[in-house]
Amino acid sequence: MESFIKVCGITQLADLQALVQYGVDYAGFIFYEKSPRFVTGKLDAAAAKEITGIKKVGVFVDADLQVVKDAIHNYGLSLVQLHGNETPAYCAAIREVAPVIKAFRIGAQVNWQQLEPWIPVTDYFLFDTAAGKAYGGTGQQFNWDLLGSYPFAHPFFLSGGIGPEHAASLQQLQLPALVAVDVNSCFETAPGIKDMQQVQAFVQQLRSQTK
Ligand SMILES: O=C(O)c1ccccc1NCC(=O)[C@H](O)[C@H](O)COP(=O)(O)O
Repeated sequence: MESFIKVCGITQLADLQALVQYGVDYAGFIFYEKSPRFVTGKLDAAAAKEITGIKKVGVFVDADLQVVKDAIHNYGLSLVQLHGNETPAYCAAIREVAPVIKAFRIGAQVNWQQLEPWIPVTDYFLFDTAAGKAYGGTGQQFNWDLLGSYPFAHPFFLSGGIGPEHAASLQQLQLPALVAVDVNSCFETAPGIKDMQQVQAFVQQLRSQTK
């Protein structure tokens, strides 16, 4: 598996700068008020906007279109990740202003065909773990064997409970549409506070095996 890396739930400028240094491809900012990683008020928007060399992803849950547009402008977001129950029509509207990653929470079983309406209105899917009422950042992993029956060429990010110990097993995945690995709470010392040494080691491990 050769894939890009996204580190989600960034709330500190120093962490964002370090991700650039490590060659991480995507940094995620959570714009969902109920998340302990809610970025607003923690990360200076203007300073974040200045940062280059990494794609900044805004993560939203059923947000107003204008809220998303304002965040794109204020933080210089490159992509928008929709982590709630957003419809294909909503995704299409967002996609007029930024590329869209549509997240789906995967449970014990999956009906891939149900995702088909989102293919023409998104750039990527992201598969996270269904865990009660939580939308994301749960640290729980779903059964990756389910991905073996993914029937589309539409590219996807793999997410949900990925930790430092998974670098080796990620290497074993032979999934043509898998383009990126998304990590979050398993690399934290507290919500929104990343253990950057652990992140760096993980990036080095994945890169050394894949590039
Ligand atoms: O991280 C959150 O708090 C969060 C809250 C609401 C919606 C999405 C959220 N995170 C989105 C992500 O992309 C996470 O990286 C993904 O859920 C995986 O998290 P984890 O299982 O902790 O690795």
